[in-house]
Amino acid sequence: MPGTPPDPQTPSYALTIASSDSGGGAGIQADLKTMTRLGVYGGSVVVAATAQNTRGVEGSHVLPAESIRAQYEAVADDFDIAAVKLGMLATAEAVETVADCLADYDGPVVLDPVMVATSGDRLLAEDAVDAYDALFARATLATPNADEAEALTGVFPDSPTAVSEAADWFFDRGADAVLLKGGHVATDGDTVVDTLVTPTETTTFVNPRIDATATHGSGCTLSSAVAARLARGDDLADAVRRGIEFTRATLAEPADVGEGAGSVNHLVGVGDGWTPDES
Ligand SMILES: Cc1ncc(COP(=O)(O)O)c(N)n1
Repeated sequence: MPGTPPDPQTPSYALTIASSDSGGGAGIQADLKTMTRLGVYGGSVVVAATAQNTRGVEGSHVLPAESIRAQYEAVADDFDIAAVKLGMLATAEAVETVADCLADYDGPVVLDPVMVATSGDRLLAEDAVDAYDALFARATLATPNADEAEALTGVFPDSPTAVSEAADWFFDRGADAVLLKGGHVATDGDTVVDTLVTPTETTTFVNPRIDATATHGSGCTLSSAVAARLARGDDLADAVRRGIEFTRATLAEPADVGEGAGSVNHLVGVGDGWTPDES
């Protein structure tokens, strides 16, 4: 039940299909930490193992399609998957394999179209972008940042008209909703505007901008937080609101780990008794 703390004995189960960030700030590690903080039991299908830290990506090894499929089948055979989050899928073959795996899954899917890391390293092969069409058709929510939205749709979503044009591109491909994130969009005031668009409704989330340099992992955290809250039964707008709140908390108190720009901090509030919003 949304609004009530989860019972640790009977948690909802959410699945991340994404890639490993050896440094722990982004990717599957961020997803599982986020799901845990939001009271959901998280499982994972590893698509690629990146050699990565707070400075950048040093290498990436993509698992064979049969291994991706075997992981998914092992999980789907045993658990009641209440929501799926999709992150870095690396190659066209992996994207197609994941789309195929999800053909029989009819629960919510949050799709973070990860293309380029905060460090500037490319995480998705150029030729994989077209393969994404099969996944957008399965997405309950796509969560592009402004640069990803522009790379996909050709429109930089920095005005209400541009947001609605970019959103239409996702609807044309079968997505149910899109969250156009405003962190990469310069605004006049010190605000960030994230816009949730469905074919019938537009909801804006306006928050003070957090002057953070440690943003590595923020996109993974937001999309997995939304998936976790959907797994717990939130409606989409509530899941997005709570996902943004948790992500903002992890950005506000970055972890002092690594020599690079740093990462969002999934431990935020641990020790102070703070828990992510249950209201
Ligand atoms: C395995 C993996 N998945 C996703 C990201 C994107 O995260 P960010 O853009 O915050 O660096 C990443 N760097 N690594």
